[in-house]
Amino acid sequence: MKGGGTLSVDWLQALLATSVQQQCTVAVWRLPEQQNISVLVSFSGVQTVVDFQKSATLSGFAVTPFYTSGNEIQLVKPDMLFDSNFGDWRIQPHADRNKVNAFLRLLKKQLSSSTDNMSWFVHTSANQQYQADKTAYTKLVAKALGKIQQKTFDKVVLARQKIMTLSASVHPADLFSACLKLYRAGMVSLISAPNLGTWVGASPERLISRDKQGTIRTTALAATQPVPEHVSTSARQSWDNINWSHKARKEQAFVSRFIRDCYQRIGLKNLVEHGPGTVAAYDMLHLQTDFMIEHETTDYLPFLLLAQLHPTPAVCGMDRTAARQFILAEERFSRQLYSGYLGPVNLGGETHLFVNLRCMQFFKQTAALYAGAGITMDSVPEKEWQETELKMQTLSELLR
Ligand SMILES: C=C(O[C@@H]1C=C(C(=O)O)C=C[C@H]1O)C(=O)O
Repeated sequence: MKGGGTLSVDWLQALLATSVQQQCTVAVWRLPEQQNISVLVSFSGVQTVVDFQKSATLSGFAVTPFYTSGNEIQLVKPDMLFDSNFGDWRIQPHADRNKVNAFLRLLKKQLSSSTDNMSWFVHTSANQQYQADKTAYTKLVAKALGKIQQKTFDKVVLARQKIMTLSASVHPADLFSACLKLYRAGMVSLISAPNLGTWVGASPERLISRDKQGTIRTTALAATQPVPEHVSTSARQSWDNINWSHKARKEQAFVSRFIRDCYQRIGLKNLVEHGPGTVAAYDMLHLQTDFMIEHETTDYLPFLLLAQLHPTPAVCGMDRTAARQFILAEERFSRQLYSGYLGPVNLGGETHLFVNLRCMQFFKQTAALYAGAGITMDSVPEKEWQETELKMQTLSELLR
């Protein structure tokens, strides 16, 4: 089961099959630059937490979609936790012992038998997929450019869904394991829940986190270009010589300004800012500014900030209300968890929430990949299409 802090594909397959049998929710994740993998099992499913001050005392794994009607957080509360470094389940005091025992029994059975472990939760949206082709997507970008000219908004992030047929032997656990290896600097996650379906992702974008020392961090990530072909893997440390267009810098500056305003609006001083600089998310480069506040002791502060931040102009737009309206009216598919946020909340005294990007949703015989691009005044529709292709490239290759 263990081995250098990792979890085998077989074990993860058995975990998902067990969760389907017992109708419980599972979240598996690895934080950026970490080795250990965490697993959360919940028998009570996803809960909606509306009061941010109350959130400060709650713990679990957040799975908040892109679209929320207010400032609510969708949280999965743990009954059982597992850390690959320790290799043991930690059962929460409130957990139903019968359910825990049944879960562990079923998991053991799955692992020891040669029964088919190819089962995971499938969301009901499987029947409502919409795949915009290049013509449809570039037309939509052109429509957004019209709105930008009319000053309805300055920026909008337009996403699309790509449906791929799964080969018979591909399991979400295979994709999760592959992402662990490729996306060392990303937050890699695997979620499977009766009402959410099954998702795998490797997010490069930290929305908000707080560590044990009370350091709060947010990143403003935007603008995209592929890692130059001539750069060898060993030289992939410094990106100081990368050039960014005026359009890219402006696009990222929108996000930085928005984040700065969010911190200021709730009266937070001592905001330290680094960047923008170039960061790599495996085969792609982005511009990133890091924001940080140290020694912050107010427990509910990350949640107060979260209510302001989500969704940022990196995934929605500016003005946010107008951009969101356009997205909901025009994209023709439901983003669900894509461009929402996920991650551990108050687990081990820390919170790490990431924007759910570079992700895919698994259905029975297909998977949906999701990617978007930021549209501003200087956008060229064809280039924005290419950007979404690029963002989906690695995950779609892993599926082949
Ligand atoms: C919207 C996505 O990514 C976001 C948009 C980016 C951009 O417009 O260049 C870059 C990184 C992310 O903040 C996505 O990956 O789907």
